[in-house]
Order: sequence, then C-alpha cells, then structure tokens
Amino acid sequence: MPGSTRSTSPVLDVTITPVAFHDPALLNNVGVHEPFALRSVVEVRTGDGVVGLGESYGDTEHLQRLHRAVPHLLGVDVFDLHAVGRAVAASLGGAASRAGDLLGQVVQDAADRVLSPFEVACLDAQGKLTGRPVSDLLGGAVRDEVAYSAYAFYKWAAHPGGEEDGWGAALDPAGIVTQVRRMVDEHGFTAVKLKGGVFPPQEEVEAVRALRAEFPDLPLRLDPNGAWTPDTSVRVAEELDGVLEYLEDPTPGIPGMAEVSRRLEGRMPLATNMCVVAFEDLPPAVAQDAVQVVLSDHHYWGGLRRTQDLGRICEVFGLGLSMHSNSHLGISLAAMTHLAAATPNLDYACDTHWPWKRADEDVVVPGVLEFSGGAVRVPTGPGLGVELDRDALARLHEQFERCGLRARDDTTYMRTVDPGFVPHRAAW
Ligand SMILES: O=C([O-])C(=O)C[C@H](O)[C@@H](O)C(=O)[O-]
Ligand SMILES: [Mg+2]
Repeated sequence: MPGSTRSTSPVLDVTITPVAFHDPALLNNVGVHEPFALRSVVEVRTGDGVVGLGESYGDTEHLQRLHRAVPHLLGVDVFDLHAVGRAVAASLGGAASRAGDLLGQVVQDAADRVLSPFEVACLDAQGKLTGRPVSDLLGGAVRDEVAYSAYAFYKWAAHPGGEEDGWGAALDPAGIVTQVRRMVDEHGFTAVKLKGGVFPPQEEVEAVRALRAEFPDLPLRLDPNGAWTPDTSVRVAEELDGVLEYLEDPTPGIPGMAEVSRRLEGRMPLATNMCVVAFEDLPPAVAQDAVQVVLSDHHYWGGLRRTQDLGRICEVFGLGLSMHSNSHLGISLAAMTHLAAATPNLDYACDTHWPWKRADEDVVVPGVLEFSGGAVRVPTGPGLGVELDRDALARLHEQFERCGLRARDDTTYMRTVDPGFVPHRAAW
C-alpha cells in the first residue's frame, strides 16, 4: 500500500549461556559418555522486548563460533532469516566451511551449525511477536503430536567412581530388554533404536532378537555408527532382514554404504546421520544409492527451515526422512517437535536422548513437553511454546563452570578405564 510503513524487529542483544547436565555412562563405538553433556542456550532479544530461544552444542570451539556471529546479528530483523544467514556466513569470514561433529567422526557444515540456534531463536521471537506457534511459521502442523523412539544404549550402572544412576548396567541382551521395557512403560514409545558398535556384531544381533521377542510389534533400528566393514554390514542386514525397520550407518562413508546398499539389493533400508550430513553430501549419496533414509537434525542442517528443505529433497529423490538427536534439553525438544510436526514426510518416530536426562535438569519450565504414548504434543503457545526457567539456567551454567568439561571426548574418557581402547571404526 502506498505510504504504508513496514516495521521491523531488530536484534538488540544476543546472550549465549553454556550449560552442563548429568549424563549416564552410555557406551558407543568411540567410547563412553562423560558425566556431563554440554549445551548452549541462545537468547535473541528484539527491539520489541521479546526474547527468542535457541539451543545448540556447548563445546568451546562451537561457542567461539557462536560468539563471533553476535556482532553481525545486531540490528538484523528477526523476520529476515536470509539476513540472519548472511550475518552468520560473514562472521565465519570464509573460514573452514566444515566442522567436526561432537564425536569427531564426521564433518558437518560449520555455518549451518552456527546458524541453527539463531534461526530457531528468531523463529521463536517471530512466533511470540505474531502470537503463532513455530509450526505455523513452518507452514502449519500436519500432525498434533510427534512420535519419538526409545533410544537404548549399552551402559554401565555408574560412571567410574560415581553413584549408580538408577538405570542399572546394560551389557547384554537381557540388560537392553530391561532398559527398553522401562522406557516403553514410562513413556509409551512405539519404536526402538539400539545404539550398537559397542560389542561384536553377533552380540548386538542377539540383543535385537531379544527386543523383537519382547516387543513383537514395535519397529526396531540398530545403529553401530560405522563400526562394521561392508562384508559384516551385509551379513548382519541379511540376518536381521524382516526384523529391523532400518539399519543405520553400519559402515563409514558414502562409498562403503553404497557398496552395502548395492549388495543388499533393496532387502534392508540403510539410514544415515554420518555420511549425509550437509547438502553437498546429497548428490553423491543419491547418485550412488548409498542410503534410503536420511536422519535430519536441525542442529547441523542449518535450522528448521533448511531441514524442511532437506525433507523436500528427500521426497523428490524417494528417500525416507527420520530425525537424529544428541543429548539435549527442552528448547531443542520443542524445536524438534515443531519441525517434525510441520514436515509432512518426517514420519518415522524421531530419535531423542530425552529419557537419559534427569527430570529435574532442564532450562525450560516443566509441563509443556510431556510424553504420552511415545509422543510429544506439539506446543500451541506462541513461538516454541516453552518458557525459559532462569533459575535453572543459572544452576546449569554454574554446573558447566564447575564440571571442567569443555568438549565432548568419549574416547579419552573410555581410556581412563580401558587404556588400550581404540574406537570401533569398520573394526568388525
Ligand atoms: O544416531 C547417532 O549416530 C547418534 O545418536 C549419535 C550420538 O552421539 C550417540 O552415538 C551418542 O549419544 O553416543
Ligand atoms: Mg546414527
């Protein structure tokens, strides 16, 4: 309209608070989780006095990158997400475009990792300013609730020298079944993922078989994080044909996954959050038919909208779309839930580490993100629909200061118990 003025909501201030929360001794192919998981809470304050929230990784290198972006973001309109992206790119100044993931196993896009919490915080602010939930800003929720999977881990009963965490040890099929039974009883999960790559493959096959016997109707997945050779991957996939819904990252790299995929001739869908972790990985993966399911994760795909772009690309190329997680808090769970609700083809139960987090440790006010029937109802309040608990944020920040951890290093931690430990990478 001639003469109309368009108001903007510029970023006035950005706060980044690193936090630490307790994490059990969960085992994986590179070692064992340390006693605390690190995250960062991003607050974007606008000229209208609204604060948008985002959550991301909490290691020093990533925190430094987040801080570098702040001066570039000041004054940017929170509704102009392209400008937010340009600000983040400018802050990296053409520095390394790929960054190691938490476990140092794969390289992700550095700019997308940095952009993600700012994009989520801007969307949260937009929602608060317009009175609409983030799922509406993403095109609308196509489902009222989002299903998550029970994420089972081999684990120790306690950290070395620490107190038992109440879950007990899970070092064999019976231990895994007991663990999943509790998760299913407590949260109602309707799908199960087992983190493998810890024990020789045959033991993990037995654990999957035990899960199938205990839960005849639940879709099952196994993820050894690239611990196997292509030969082993093919053998295990054939053994678990008809038992697994998909096999995740049995072997490292696109060429290895492509070989397994070719030899399986479609008998077992292969999924990944390791060999397709950035947009530039898609063309070679598609060309080689390396994977049939991509696990999205807005924390490294550049936020919620870029993850929706990934969803559309997967749809075009006939790939399934699922969701990956790392240890996380409530801001991330809210963002994951809005994203999955507004992405029509994200219809696998999503991964979450949520059951491993202590109920009394979060940065959001409890009550909104409850599991029922293995699913979380999509929050309907403005923005992400969750409220920052400032006392809890201060407590978890203090815990970050005290815990001494500044980057995740499962391998070094494992070597304090088993000095000769070598990560299992195509090891069996
Ligand atoms: O699906 C995956 O690869 C993961 O969930 C990665 C995580 O880092 C997992 O391995 C863990 O928490 O140890
Ligand atoms: Mg995985």
